[in-house]
Amino acid sequence: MSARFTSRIDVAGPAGERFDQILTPAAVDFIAKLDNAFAGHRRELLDERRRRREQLASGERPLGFLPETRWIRNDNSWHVAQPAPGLEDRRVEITGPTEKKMTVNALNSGARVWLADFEDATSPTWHNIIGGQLNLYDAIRRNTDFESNGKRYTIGDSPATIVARPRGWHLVEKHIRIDGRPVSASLVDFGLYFFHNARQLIARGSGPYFYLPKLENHLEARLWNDVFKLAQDELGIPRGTIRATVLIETITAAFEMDEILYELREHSAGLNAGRWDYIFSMIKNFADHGADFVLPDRAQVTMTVPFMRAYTELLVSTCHKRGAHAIGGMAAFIPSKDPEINAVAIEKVRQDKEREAGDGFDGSWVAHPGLVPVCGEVFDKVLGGWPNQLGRLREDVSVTEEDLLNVASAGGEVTEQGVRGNINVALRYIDSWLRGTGAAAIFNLMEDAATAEIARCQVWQWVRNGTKLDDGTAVTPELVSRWLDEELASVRADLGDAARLDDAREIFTETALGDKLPSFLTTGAYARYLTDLT
Ligand SMILES: CC(=O)SCCNC(=O)CCNC(=O)[C@H](O)C(C)(C)COP(=O)(O)OP(=O)(O)OC[C@H]1O[C@@H](n2cnc3c(N)ncnc32)[C@H](O)[C@@H]1OP(=O)(O)O
Ligand SMILES: O=CC(=O)O
Ligand SMILES: [Mg+2]
Repeated sequence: MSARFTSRIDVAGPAGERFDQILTPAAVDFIAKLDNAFAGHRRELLDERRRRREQLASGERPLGFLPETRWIRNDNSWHVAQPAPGLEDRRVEITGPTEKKMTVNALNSGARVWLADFEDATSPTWHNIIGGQLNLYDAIRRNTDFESNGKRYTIGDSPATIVARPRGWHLVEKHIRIDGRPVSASLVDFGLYFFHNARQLIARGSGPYFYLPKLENHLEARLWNDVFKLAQDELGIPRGTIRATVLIETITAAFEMDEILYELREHSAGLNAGRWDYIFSMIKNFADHGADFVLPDRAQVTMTVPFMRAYTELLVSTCHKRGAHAIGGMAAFIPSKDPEINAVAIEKVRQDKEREAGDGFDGSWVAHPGLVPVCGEVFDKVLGGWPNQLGRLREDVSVTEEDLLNVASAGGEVTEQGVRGNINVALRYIDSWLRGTGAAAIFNLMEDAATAEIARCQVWQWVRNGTKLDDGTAVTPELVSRWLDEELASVRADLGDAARLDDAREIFTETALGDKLPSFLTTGAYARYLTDLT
């Protein structure tokens, strides 16, 4: 399909069944309006991100809480909006891509909320993006009733509340262009979902709700708030109808939790502890800061290491002071058909959720319908008859800049198994992503864009720092190259010829072994492999 809907905007993605129902002239026009209003500001904020990263890469001391916004932090009088319909009780939230069957499964899973994901769990092929919008469109209208492999898929009587997660500000959608320039993927995902569904959702007693990923500071939250205001005005929907939960998943945003809530306060639905991107952000930003910032094997960076604990404690206390929900993150363990592995996975998830519930979180994420019961049991116990723990103010919490930056507090070690594991998982995940699946079960763990970023970034950091393994061997480019060849051979033997392992290798080499550490593996890989548009 190649259509020119207005004098400025081109939609150049391949045709798909019923895609024209999503890409209507009015919807595309709406995106053009958002782009017209916000593309310039987005660009400026991305330039600012780049400047900040360069400063950090040159060894500048990491930032802290902002002096100029101290008044926001110290003013106890402001609060965010009351929870919106369907978001009062968020004890279990399931996440997942907007694939057709998974859409029904997530809505029927028993979770209170479904995070319908265009981000970490989605490989942003045109088909996934527009097909995903179509699946949401149908699900919201209850037009979903089909059979697949002998199983009937119908949305039940009490489906989860849908919260859509658009792609982050760093990404573009190359198949929609304005004056030849690709449009922000955030505006495309948000705009199409909001344009088609906001009124329907409101009429059904819910609303247009969003998770906002990978924000780096409160000015990026302000940009989202401005987008919301314009979008609501355009459709004649009262301001404050949209609700957004911001993922705190970058170290810079961790210093601005109050400010982010403040910017979005009339639209805010709280904060979420996006632990995997948060770890990625810690590695990425301090990869050049020497041994004190080197993290151990990925498996050792648990939520109980002091710097991670500090982050979640600060998140709960900040949220509850402002009447905002604090939502926990994703345990990577997923159910297995092997009963022994399954029992271990369920127990690990239980422990993770018990920590979060005990710390005051109002609910948490699961990656699989099979984990809804365990998360539900844990939160049921703590919540009793209450829908949330907003009353637990956690005034006992006091977190300093040093606590958040104390990476060395993680302790642990780097091992051959850890390095090889990262290489192997990154290759497998990138292959899956290139083949259109953005979340995958690999060695009994959920892997997605965030965990893959950790894998390749850790390798870069260890090489850059010549980190010593537990047996004294230094991690060098030569060693990693050798292990890359070996891991590649073993993955190839496993996955066969259909796999895109040569491309995966190239992406890994570029993003884990290059001179510079690229900000994201997905940006370059998207441009080169998921679209043939330049
Ligand atoms: C860092 C972060 O951002 S975390 C959030 C982003 N990541 C995610 O959302 C990951 C979501 N989870 C998933 O994608 C999947 O659970 C995976 C890829 C990890 C595992 O998927 P599978 O290997 O297909 O799991 P499995 O075979 O056990 O699935 C059994 C059934 O549950 C369904 N299912 C599994 N996970 C989900 C989910 N998250 N949502 C809805 N349905 C699901 C499957 O579709 C399948 O349904 P079917 O029987 O109707 O065919
Ligand atoms: O988006 C969630 C994360 O952990 O990353
Ligand atoms: Mg994330």
